[in-house]
Amino acid sequence: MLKFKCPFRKSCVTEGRFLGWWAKSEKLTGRLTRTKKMYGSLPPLFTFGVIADIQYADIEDGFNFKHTRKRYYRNSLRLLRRANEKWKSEAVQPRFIIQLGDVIDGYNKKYDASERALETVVNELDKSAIEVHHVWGNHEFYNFSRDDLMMSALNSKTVDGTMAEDAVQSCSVSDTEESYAYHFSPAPYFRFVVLDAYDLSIIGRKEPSTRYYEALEMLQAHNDNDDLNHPPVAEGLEQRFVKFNGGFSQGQLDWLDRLLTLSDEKLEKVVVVSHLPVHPYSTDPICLAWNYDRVLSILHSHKSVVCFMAGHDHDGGYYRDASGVHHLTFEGVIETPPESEAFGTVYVYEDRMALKGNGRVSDRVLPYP
Ligand SMILES: Nc1ncnc2c1ncn2[C@@H]1O[C@H](COP(=O)(O)OP(=O)(O)O)[C@@H](O)[C@H]1O
Repeated sequence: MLKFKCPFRKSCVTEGRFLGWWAKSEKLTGRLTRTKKMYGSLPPLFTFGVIADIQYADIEDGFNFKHTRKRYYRNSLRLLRRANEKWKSEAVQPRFIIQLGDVIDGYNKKYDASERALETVVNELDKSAIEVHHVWGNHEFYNFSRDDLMMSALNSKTVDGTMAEDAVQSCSVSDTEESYAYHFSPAPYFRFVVLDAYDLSIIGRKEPSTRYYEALEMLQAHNDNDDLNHPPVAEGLEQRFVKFNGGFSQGQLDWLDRLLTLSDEKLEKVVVVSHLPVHPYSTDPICLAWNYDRVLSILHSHKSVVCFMAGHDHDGGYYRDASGVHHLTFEGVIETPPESEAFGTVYVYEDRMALKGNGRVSDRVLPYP
């Protein structure tokens, strides 16, 4: 009988026992290889789900304004269900989901169905019991007033105890004109910032507020059409000056700057989200935030920023800018055919994030700047 010298024990072992150990270590290697294939290397620190522009309404399919894209109003609920089931079934469930805005369509208002439609999508999301962070888009304001939204299930604003500094807890500039902007830290060294892209807009603000008049002045300085949803030019960046877009108030921009300064000091990695994209190469310019350039210059002055995620442009987009910030615009569920999908899961590692896309959403590796 063959005898082998075991490196860990003083005694000699038989061939059979040696083969047993070898087989066990092969099994372990196999498991590690499978894990490596699934995640790229080690398991992620945490994951999160992303979905954009669900725009659910219990109505027949229709088209976008230009009649170039079909909109699947009822099917969007089915696609949300499938995304949620996928997230729910994962061995390690996402720590949270980011819903990038326009969760129900403006048509609901016309049929007096806003409350019912919202209840339907919220019930669907609740089935997974995963925490959801809601971003507000233009369709939120077609259906509800800002005050109603603040009291609704779409208000996921939290006060983060890990950054107790008063100046950045949440973005409250004045009692009457509060912004829906906040931040949270799902894991040490990671922070997520939810921005309010309709803080300065004529749909997200009401007369006679200061912000409403400020927004109207900004819009009319660039767009002299009677119908302010009609863009002032046929191409180029000026197209963004339409009523269905908006921007960020000075108060919100200052708050973002202060928050990112603290994140830099704490060596955090930061993801910023908003309904409207802020980089011209990550979207059709008609979907850009009015003062996108102000946000970009703040993002670029802080080393903590990893990526900016947005919705609104249903065709989606991606661009990594010169500062290394990734700009991801997610494809909209509403214009996704029934046989496809539009959602993603982001795997967060020490050195990068990796987006696993489904259907129209592509896979992407997002190394930290
Ligand atoms: N080129 C345009 N001219 C005039 N109105 C427009 C134009 N594009 C969009 N709109 C109007 O602006 C609003 C928002 O447009 P829509 O495409 O529905 O936005 P979303 O992509 O957020 O659903 C709608 O009321 C739509 O009719």
